Order: sequence, then C-alpha cells, then structure tokens
Amino acid sequence: MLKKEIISINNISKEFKGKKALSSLSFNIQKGELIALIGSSGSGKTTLLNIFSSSIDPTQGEVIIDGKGINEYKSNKVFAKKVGMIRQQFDLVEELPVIHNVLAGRLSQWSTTKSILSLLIPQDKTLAIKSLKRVGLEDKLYEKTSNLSGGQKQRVALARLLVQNPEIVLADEPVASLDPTRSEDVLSLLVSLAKEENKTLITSLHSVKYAKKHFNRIIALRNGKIFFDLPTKDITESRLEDLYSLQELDNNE
Ligand SMILES: Nc1ncnc2c1ncn2[C@@H]1O[C@H](COP(=O)(O)OP(=O)(O)OP(=O)(O)O)[C@@H](O)[C@H]1O
Repeated sequence: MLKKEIISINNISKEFKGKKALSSLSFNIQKGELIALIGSSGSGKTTLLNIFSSSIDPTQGEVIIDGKGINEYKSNKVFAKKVGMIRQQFDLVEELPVIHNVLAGRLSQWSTTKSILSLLIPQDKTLAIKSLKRVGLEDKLYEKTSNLSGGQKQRVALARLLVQNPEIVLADEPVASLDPTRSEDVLSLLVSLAKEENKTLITSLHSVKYAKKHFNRIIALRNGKIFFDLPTKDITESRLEDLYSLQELDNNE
C-alpha cells in the first residue's frame, strides 16, 4: 500500500511560563499507523496530543496535518473530520442520555439550529444507534449517562468518536481509570475500530504492557524529548528500564 504522511512535526517545542514541556521534537507519522506514546508522568505526552488536536499552539516549530499547516485549517468542520480526541476524563455530559453524548460527535458538522434542535429531539438517531452497536451498547441509547460504569462511559466516548469519524484519532490515557479487564476491552475495541477503517491512532499510555500488546510503534518521551521512537518489536526490556530509571535520576537532579 502507498504510504501517506498524515502528520509531520518539525522542531516542535512548547514552553509553559518559561519552562520547557517539549523540546525540539521532529518525526513523521504515516496514515494508518498505530502509535503508543509512553513516558513518565510530566514527560509531555498530553502536551503533544494537545498540539496535534490544535487545543494549544507550540511555542516553536511546525505541525503539518495531511499536507497542510495545522493553523491553515480555518474551519472547525474540516478539522473535526481530520482529527478527533478522546480525553482522560471522558468529557461526557453526565446528566444527558447516552444518545445526546454520542451525537455530540456530529455537532461541528451541524448548523446551530440543528444542534439546538438535537438537544430536544436527537437528530441522526440511526447514526447513533449504528455507532452504539459497534461498541456493544445499543441497549443504552436512552440511559442517563451518569448511570453507566467507567468502561461503558469510555465506550460512549468511542461511539461519539465514530460519529465524528475523524481520520486521525488521538486518545489521552483512554484506560487510566479502568480496571485491567475493562482496559483490555476498551483498548482492543479502540485499536480494532481504527484498523477497520485504516485510521491513524495515537494513544498515550502509562502501561507499557498495553502499549506493546496493541501498538506497532512506540514513541517514548523523557523530559519533553524523544527518548526512543521504535517499532514495538525492537523494544527491549533494558531500553524500557533506561527510560523509567533515567527519569527518576533526572527528577532527583
Ligand atoms: N497548562 C499548563 N501550564 C503549565 N505547565 C503545564 C501545563 N500543561 C502541562 N504543563 C507542564 O508540562 C509538562 C508536561 O506535562 P504533560 O501533561 O504533557 O505530561 P504527561 O506526560 O502527559 O503527564 P501524565 O502522564 O501525568 O499525564 C509538565 O511539567 C507539566 O507540569
């Protein structure tokens, strides 16, 4: 299959109040790659994902998404079709029924009238049902979101992403608050949904075990720099030990 560069970053740095969170990162991501971002707490994973999702701007450097500078995407509608993000705290509206949260994935595509109308009468109900079926929650369409378990809420967030249908899926610690069985479940689902539609998936993870099991490329960050960027098969235990032990040394300096 012909390779297509979907994300390209060149010399990206990010500072918060003069403190560097990311330092001169450069790499390319091909369409359809499944990438895990690992590294200790504070190493810069969320900051990098936030730059890809255009929630924050880098202090320096260039971000190219599908051949176009990230700031050249003038319309939210077009950008939402390129990039979608699942966050640590599922950012669902707990008080609303599941269907409304799922259809929120469509909001950037709708007119204001349709969005407001959707709060009263869900628009595109068939689409919501189809997405909920794919995550195994079709029986929860009208359930109040707050009544769901953590794993089910994460599946609702996945269904919302399916409705948005972006080419690039970013997930920030998507299984942070789930038990091991639910984590496996949600990660397998996320990866298989991405594979089915040849989407590019970039996920930050604390668990190296999950990163190795589900992803074919692992980018490790340490103190805002790339510590390694390797195919999963080339990652050795000693490299991983170095990643986390050196971090401790850095923190103690
Ligand atoms: N809005 C902000 N204002 C100031 N500093 C910030 C901000 N966001 C992140 N930082 C700092 O940038 C660095 C990288 O943080 P980031 O959240 O990207 O790390 P992380 O690898 O995602 O950590 P975790 O695994 O704990 O989520 C940290 O030192 C953090 O304190």
